[in-house]
Amino acid sequence: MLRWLTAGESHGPELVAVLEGLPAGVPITRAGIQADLERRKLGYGRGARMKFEQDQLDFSGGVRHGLSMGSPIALRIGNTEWPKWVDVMSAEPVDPSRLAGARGAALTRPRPGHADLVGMQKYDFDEARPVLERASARETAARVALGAVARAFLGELGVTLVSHTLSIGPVRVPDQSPLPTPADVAALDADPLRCFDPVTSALMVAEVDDAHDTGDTLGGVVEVLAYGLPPGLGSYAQWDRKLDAQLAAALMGIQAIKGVEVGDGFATTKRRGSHAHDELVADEGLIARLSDKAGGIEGGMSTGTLLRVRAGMKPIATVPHALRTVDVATGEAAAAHHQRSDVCAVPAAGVVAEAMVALVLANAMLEKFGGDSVGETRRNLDAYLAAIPASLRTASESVADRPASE
Ligand SMILES: Cc1cc2nc3c(=O)[nH]c(=O)nc-3n(C[C@H](O)[C@H](O)[C@H](O)COP(=O)(O)O)c2cc1C
Ligand SMILES: C=C(O[C@@H]1CC(C(=O)O)=C[C@@H](OP(=O)(O)O)[C@H]1O)C(=O)O
Repeated sequence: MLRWLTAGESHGPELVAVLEGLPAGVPITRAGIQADLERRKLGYGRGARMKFEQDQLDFSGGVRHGLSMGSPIALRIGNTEWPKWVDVMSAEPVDPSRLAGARGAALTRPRPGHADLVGMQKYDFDEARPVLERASARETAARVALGAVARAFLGELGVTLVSHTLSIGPVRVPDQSPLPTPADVAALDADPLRCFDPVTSALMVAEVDDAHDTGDTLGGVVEVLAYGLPPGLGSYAQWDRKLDAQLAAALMGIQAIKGVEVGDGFATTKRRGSHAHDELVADEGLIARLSDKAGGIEGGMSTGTLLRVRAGMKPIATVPHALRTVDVATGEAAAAHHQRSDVCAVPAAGVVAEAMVALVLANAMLEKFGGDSVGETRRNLDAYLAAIPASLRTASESVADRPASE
């Protein structure tokens, strides 16, 4: 079983992350993880911080000569601006005179939609600084680093992940648009919104510009696809062993994600049963699914076809055209505090969603196939696939997904 934890504040010295339970022999390089951290910083509409943040990565343990050792993987990601925040975020008590500037000012005007107000109530703070420091999505850099490690493990088992943006505010990719494949990752990363449809992407850019110009913010929907999964990850036997339940929890655990769909999700609820499910047909000695509506999960288990999950992100809470709030220092009506923030972070959320899906799938692989070395996991996976009786073998692609020429 995989376990992972992150720690660290947005303006502290660094983020730290630990991943325990990964087999030995997984190829892991600093450059490989750093590349995913770079992808997370991209995306049209992000704020000033992403322009200078270096996300400087270092390993503290678990990797030797480019391979995992089977011991816990520990890593650190520096916060580039730390020298400016040393006093405000000092672990040691500091003289209040050193907090005189704007950075040290008490944040007493909580932002609606952020963690500020409830965090103050819950942890007994009289201002929001200690709340937002950890609530901040800065923490997602640590999860993306762990996700890159999980992705490297999945790669050894033939599984590849892709994410893309389906909508920004009201601008949506047309229904029935082609899905990106692993071959399209570079093109997706080069698109300003990580959108697979260039026409829609241009409309999304215009939407972000308009939100920016009017002092507003945007949310949207991202989709994660996993190619190459075997059937049978997860289980119907208990609620928390269901793969879809684990994926939903992992995606909802990303800051600002407010909805998750598996496959066609809510659209399926509007269909009759005769049009809602993926029918089975005999197909050259295999059983094939005619369509992909379920998103590659039935009964809490992967079907062995394309996994497809979506996450819906609410608009950024730090609205430049500040929302109404109450100054908790005076009890008076006030405008919510605003320093700097993203206008739209949906493309970044897609990269984070990929990381969370990678961690869940890596864990599910280990639960089913075990292994202390990646070679052992691979052998166990191959033996399982070889042992599925010929009468039960399924095609890895639905008939709907096949190129027209076939
Ligand atoms: C990649 C990413 C970047 C984000 N950037 C901001 C931001 O700049 N300003 C902001 O107010 N919220 C931002 N958020 C969302 C907040 O972190 C989130 O709304 C807040 O922690 C409250 O949690 P909740 O929305 O899940 O209730 C971002 C989220 C993600 C995933
Ligand atoms: C730091 C990151 O995102 C931050 C997420 C965030 C929030 O409230 O969630 C607020 C902003 O923080 P800051 O005021 O320091 O710029 C974003 O930049 C990051 O993604 O690495």
